[in-house]
Amino acid sequence: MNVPVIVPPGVAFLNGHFTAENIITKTTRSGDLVGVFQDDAAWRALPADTPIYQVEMLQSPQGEGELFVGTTHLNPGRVGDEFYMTRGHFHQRREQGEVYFGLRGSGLLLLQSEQGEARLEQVSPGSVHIIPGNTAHRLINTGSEVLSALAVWPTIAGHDYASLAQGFKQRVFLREGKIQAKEVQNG
Ligand SMILES: O=P(O)(O)OC[C@H]1O[C@](O)(CO)[C@@H](O)[C@@H]1O
Repeated sequence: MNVPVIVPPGVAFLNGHFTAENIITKTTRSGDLVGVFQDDAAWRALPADTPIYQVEMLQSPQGEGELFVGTTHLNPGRVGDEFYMTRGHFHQRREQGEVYFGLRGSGLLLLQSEQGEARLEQVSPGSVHIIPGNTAHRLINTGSEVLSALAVWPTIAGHDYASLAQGFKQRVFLREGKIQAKEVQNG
């Protein structure tokens, strides 16, 4: 019996770029991130088409048990003194988790429970982050190069942004030359 040997898609672990046909890409620009950064005047001063992050993903069959694989490339930069970050979300299907692998750059993964308890994990090349179910997640680039993280998550997970309308409980700034995480009441 002849078993076909398939050449699977590839990912370059140095930068998270995929080699495959039909890669899906989505760029999130400053103008898409309404109300995300604390300093509204600094956010308004930034051209709305400034790219903040790009997600590239492999095509996946969708449905129960299927998985997405994608890399988020988060640019370095700040809005005022707050570091660039992804919008962040809970999964619509709350029980579904996700795994992130740091590939390049340096930053933080902000995790927050439904009760509003937040914690930060250091993201660096080779770091592994297990995001449990019921946990909101956001990447923050605290470095000077692109922060790229590979992620695997269930296709059924979905995104819930509405539950974070008040924002996350932690924000990360560059103040007095130092990376500082601050607790905030209303995001
Ligand atoms: O724009 P968001 O919701 O912060 O998410 C960025 C991407 O990060 C992921 O969690 C993993 O790459 C995807 O679910 C999502 O597309």
